[in-house]
Amino acid sequence: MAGLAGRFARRWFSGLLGSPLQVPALGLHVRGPAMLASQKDFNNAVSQVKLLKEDPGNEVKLKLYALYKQATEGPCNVPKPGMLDFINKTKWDAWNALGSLSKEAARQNYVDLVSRLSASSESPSPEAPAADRKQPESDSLVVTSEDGITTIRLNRPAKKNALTTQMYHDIIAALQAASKDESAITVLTGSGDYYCSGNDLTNFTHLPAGGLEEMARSAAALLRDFVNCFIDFPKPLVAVVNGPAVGISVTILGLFDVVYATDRASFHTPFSHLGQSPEGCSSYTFPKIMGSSKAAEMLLFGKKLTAQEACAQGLVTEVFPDGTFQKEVWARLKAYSKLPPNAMRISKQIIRNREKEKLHAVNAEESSVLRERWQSDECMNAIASFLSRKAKL
Ligand SMILES: CCCCCCCCCCC/C=C/C(=O)SCCNC(=O)CCNC(=O)[C@H](O)C(C)(C)COP(=O)(O)OP(=O)(O)OC[C@H]1O[C@@H](n2cnc3c(N)ncnc32)[C@H](O)[C@@H]1OP(=O)(O)O
Repeated sequence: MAGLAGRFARRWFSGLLGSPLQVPALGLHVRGPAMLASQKDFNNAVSQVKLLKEDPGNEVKLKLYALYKQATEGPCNVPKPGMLDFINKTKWDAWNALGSLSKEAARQNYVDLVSRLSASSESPSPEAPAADRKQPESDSLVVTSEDGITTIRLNRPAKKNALTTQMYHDIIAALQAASKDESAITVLTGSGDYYCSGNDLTNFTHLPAGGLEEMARSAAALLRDFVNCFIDFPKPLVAVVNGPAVGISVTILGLFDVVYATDRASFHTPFSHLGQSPEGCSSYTFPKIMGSSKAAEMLLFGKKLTAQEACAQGLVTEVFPDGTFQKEVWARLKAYSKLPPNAMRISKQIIRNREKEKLHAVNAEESSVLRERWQSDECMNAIASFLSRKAKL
């Protein structure tokens, strides 16, 4: 493995700008999701904005303006307009709010935003009735809908619910369906004694023809799509953490609305041990939730938190005794699911919308960094160690 990594390893951020892929329906050149957009993609998106059939509204136009300025000029570098210069002050605020976001990430976000606007103006998506729900490809994910709650259950208990490549795809599909179904609340939980042991480390052993570099590219694209679904999920999203949680199953908790945990649960993000770096927007959400030094202890040093500690630090909403966990949590969720669904959806959107652009930018950056990490000797050696049973967490 180490030799393999050595052969394919590349410098950080090299090769990010490969050749773009044409999507004729949108008249746009878009890139694979984890690659940062090229100048050409950006120029195309700028032209595409002028062709939008519907006015996207002032809020979106402001976002486009801010991203455009950030992508072309970098962080806001002009004096703040006076109090009475309302329009220019609003534009300045929007640009300034992007802080030190890199030009490349801003360009990518601009392209993504235009692509979403183009897609929604091209194809209105009708509500999908529950009966049309496409079932997951494998038994490793079970999706059910009952009492106003759609439950997505990780169902690989013999492997501690480690996430296979197929499961990432199935979870994306399940979230997309749940966002349009009749249910008021969506729940993610696990079967057996674990909530989830994170990414299945054998995902990295199936090298495609393009070698390690191609594998890292497609893993980063999948990761980015996966996390985007959590960022954009429009309804209340609840994690029912039925046991220990590791890696990506912990990091994405910062994107849930509510996290209930059994007192048997623990929360572990051993990225440095694995030669990897944080994902799931945790590099942004964790410091925000628990403060920068507690977040660093988890994300840099892999400190494992008990359920009580995770609750004290704000990552978990409430901890329940294991003996009554299922009964208490589901009773509570059933009661919540009877609340007016549109009010919950709208409230969630007000809370989330302010953060969405930032979260997408963080996700893009984390995925790009991981793409390089996965090609490093540190990472390959850690995975090889686990697979040869020399290392466990
Ligand atoms: C090309 C496309 C690829 C797409 C991939 C998408 C990429 C997105 C990735 C995003 C980045 C994610 C990062 C992470 O999640 S990092 C965290 C990774 N997880 C781990 O490192 C956990 C490893 N597992 C362990 O340390 C232990 O198994 C654990 C402490 C969890 C439990 O120990 P315990 O002793 O209780 O149980 P066992 O070890 O005996 O486990 C039972 C069987 O389950 C297998 N197992 C468990 N976890 C994993 C795992 N994460 N990956 C693979 N297999 C796992 C374990 O090997 C046992 O199997 P066997 O019974 O066959 O031996």
